[in-house]
Amino acid sequence: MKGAPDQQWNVPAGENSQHEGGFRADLAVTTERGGPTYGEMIEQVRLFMDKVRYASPTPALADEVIEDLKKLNAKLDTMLVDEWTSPSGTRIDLPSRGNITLPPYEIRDGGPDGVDATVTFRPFHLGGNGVAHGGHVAIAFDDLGGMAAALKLGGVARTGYLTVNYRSLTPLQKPLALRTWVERFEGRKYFVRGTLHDGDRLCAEMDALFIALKPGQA
Ligand SMILES: CCCCC/C=C\C/C=C\C/C=C\C/C=C\CCCC(=O)SCCNC(=O)CCNC(=O)[C@H](O)C(C)(C)COP(=O)(O)OP(=O)(O)OC[C@H]1O[C@@H](n2cnc3c(N)ncnc32)[C@H](O)[C@@H]1OP(=O)(O)O
Repeated sequence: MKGAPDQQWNVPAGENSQHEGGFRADLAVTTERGGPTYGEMIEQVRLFMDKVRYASPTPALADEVIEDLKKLNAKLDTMLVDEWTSPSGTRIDLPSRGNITLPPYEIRDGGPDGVDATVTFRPFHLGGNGVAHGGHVAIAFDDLGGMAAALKLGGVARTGYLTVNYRSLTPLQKPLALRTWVERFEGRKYFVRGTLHDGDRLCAEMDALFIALKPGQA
């Protein structure tokens, strides 16, 4: 249950870093890391997770899949980099910046007035009875709420609190409108609201506090 033996998953900013230490506020975004088919690689992983969520393999097939996955993990072990230079999370041309851990979303419009995105929860985001798990809805709000705060303040913020009101069921496999905006701010405190709609139907609302990080703060 680990990567290459000498892999350091998180590399702190050092003397030669272009950053100030702590959280690297000037995180370099890119459209090139991982190459032109990186997005398709991420998509295939998501598809695999969809299938894992719904598959009931025979013991023999489970063993076969384990062997195949070990081979794939060994391939990626030869290419591991730190979080600041990984394509996952910095590829702004891909859904959710290519971040495999997030529900895939696309930004329709974003700026100091807020973020307007389309999010599609995948089959693997299943909670129960065919609809999305509430935790995945909260993750989408957290990331896009953080983005609204970041675009307003021109820096990075961390979540202080985040409340989700689940108003109606959130469907899977359907483009949904997710909007976030800074309602007001006081010093470093950014009060962010959000809504998630399926057409005209309100699925969920967010009320959150994001706190701007000070220079060098983690
Ligand atoms: C983070 C990933 C970013 C990825 C970047 C990628 C690309 C960048 C591009 C754009 C950005 C795009 C998307 C954004 C992505 C992700 C967003 C997700 C963010 C997260 O998912 S992040 C993880 C969860 N998050 C934490 O892990 C925080 C743990 N925590 C702390 O690290 C500290 O807590 C900290 C630093 C927050 C504050 O600490 P501190 O010492 O600097 O400041 P202090 O405590 O003085 O608070 C200042 C004033 O906020 C009030 N205050 C504080 N907390 C409050 C609370 N909970 N309720 C009510 N008021 C609260 C105080 O009462 C005071 O208020 P007042 O000034 O009025 O007295």
